[in-house]
Amino acid sequence: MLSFSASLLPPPSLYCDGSSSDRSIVTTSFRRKLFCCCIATKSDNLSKSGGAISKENDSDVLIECRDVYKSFGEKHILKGVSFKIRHGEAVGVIGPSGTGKSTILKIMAGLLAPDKGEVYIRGQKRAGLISDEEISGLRIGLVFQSAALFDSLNVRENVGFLLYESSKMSEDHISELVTQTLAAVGLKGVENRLPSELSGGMKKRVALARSLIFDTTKEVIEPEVLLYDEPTAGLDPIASTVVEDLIRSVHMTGEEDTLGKPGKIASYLVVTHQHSTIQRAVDRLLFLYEGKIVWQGMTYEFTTSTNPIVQQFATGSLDGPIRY
Ligand SMILES: Nc1ncnc2c1ncn2[C@@H]1O[C@H](COP(=O)(O)OP(=O)(O)OP(=O)(O)O)[C@@H](O)[C@H]1O
Repeated sequence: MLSFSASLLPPPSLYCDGSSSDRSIVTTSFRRKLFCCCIATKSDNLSKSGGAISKENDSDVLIECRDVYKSFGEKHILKGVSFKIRHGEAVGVIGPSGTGKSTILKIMAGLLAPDKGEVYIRGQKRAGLISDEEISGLRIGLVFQSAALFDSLNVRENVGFLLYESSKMSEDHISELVTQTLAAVGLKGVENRLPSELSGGMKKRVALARSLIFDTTKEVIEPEVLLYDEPTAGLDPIASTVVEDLIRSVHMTGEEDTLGKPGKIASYLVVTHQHSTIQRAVDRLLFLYEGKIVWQGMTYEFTTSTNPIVQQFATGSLDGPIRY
């Protein structure tokens, strides 16, 4: 069974090159295709040694990419990418520009099909793009780098879009929730503004608010995996900290989030270049380089790794195996 959720709001950028978008772009069928359902919980059990994962079985693996390849014309971007995301994980994807980090997120979200290799959602192979036959048991949301707001809708309508469209909540209730959620991302009094009246950083925070809002009238809040594409790029250091803490706060850790509700995100992946985000928002890192995961480890191992690729990236040195 599929449902559509705010965290994977219609990505006009994906289909319309990020240009002007409109509610009409979001067809019903597209909406139906964007989300799948809920997750059974299991505790995480990461080994602290060398970032290796010590597991007896894979029952808590939510998403697995197995030997994924993707090319765009002559550009061979992904050349056998394999990794697993387990329930409860907060994972960062790092690597030089243009190595395919956003591409792998889109493949995981089911918005782009791999040329070769498989994506498994809770152990079941996904066939091509996300579809109505999608395996139930997991909702995957993608928060786009470009914010991907509807240009013709104001901030309130953008953030509450799905609730206005599909929930039984009253308009007043939605409006109140939108205001609370905007406040949680540090935005006040912008509900009536159009996206064109916001700075780039504000747009990012509106997009984040849209990914965090959920229907409070539902008895069961469906947990999900959120994929964030450079959520702090272009933000000032303090706004970055706000966003990093928000990402942490909605993680399903049993504690209350900034809205005073338990976090509902079972696991998340963050593509980032920012050191603060690496240090503050994630526990484990995947390093993507030349089409493959060349290193993975815990965040605390990143700066002490002896891997020359990681060392060069961590220090920003011009000397090393990474060439521009
Ligand atoms: N739809 C597409 N058509 C053609 N080329 C594409 C497409 N999407 C991505 N690419 C190319 O694939 C490469 C990887 O892009 P991607 O955005 O995944 O990299 P990235 O690692 O996220 O980069 P950055 O860190 O700079 O955001 C780039 O060379 C990009 O131009």
